[in-house]
Amino acid sequence: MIKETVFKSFDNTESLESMLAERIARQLQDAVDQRGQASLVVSGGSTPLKLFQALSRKGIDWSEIFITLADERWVDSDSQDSNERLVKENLLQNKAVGAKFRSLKNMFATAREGAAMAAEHIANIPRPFDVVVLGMGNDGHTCSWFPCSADLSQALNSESLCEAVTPGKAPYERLTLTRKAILNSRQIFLHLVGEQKLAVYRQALEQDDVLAMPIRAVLAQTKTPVDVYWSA
Ligand SMILES: O=C(O)[C@H](O)[C@@H](O)[C@H](O)[C@H](O)COP(=O)(O)O
Repeated sequence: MIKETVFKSFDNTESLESMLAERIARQLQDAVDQRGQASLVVSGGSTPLKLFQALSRKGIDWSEIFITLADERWVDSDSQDSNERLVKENLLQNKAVGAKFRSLKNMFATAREGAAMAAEHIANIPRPFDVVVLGMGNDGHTCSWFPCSADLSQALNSESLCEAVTPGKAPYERLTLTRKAILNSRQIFLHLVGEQKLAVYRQALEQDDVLAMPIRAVLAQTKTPVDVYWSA
């Protein structure tokens, strides 16, 4: 059983989003105040949309804040399935319009070919990352660390910032930050909504195989604080 993780439970998504946005904004502003710059890594998928909108309305020094993605689907940046598009339309808005966004996607045809350039593109983002916001799939993946992928071990064991992943069951080739990159952070938030995600999270705490439940790479470690924000 993993004891270090903080678990915060909310009755509804609105209160979770409002509390988490407030906490992230405070941590980013504290980082700017202390070090002059801050860094935020966010995930795609459907869960963080309203959180991004709430965060975009926070009056913090966005021009000193770097933002990148935990993972990206290798699709055009204007595709409905692009995480970059999600971030641009929901987070880089309102007061956050001047944040320094660094995309993972580039002009290479495949994520495998584009990985080195993507790593270079995000290399100057201040690290440890100040805040990382992760989601989780019902198969226990986070970032693009898919249990069914032949590339999983590489993503978990690589010394690089990012690696290409062919998911197996999910669509599109991906580029993902590696375990090493994600754990080199001051704070990780795991953002979960719904009973099914709660059940998967509990299952991940109980069993001990990171390759079967890659979210364990984040949960079963003590280097980086992880706070779970869950709502019904
Ligand atoms: O690009 C992605 O899909 C992600 O970054 C991924 O890791 C996501 O966080 C989970 O799959 C949860 O996705 P949902 O929020 O859609 O459930």
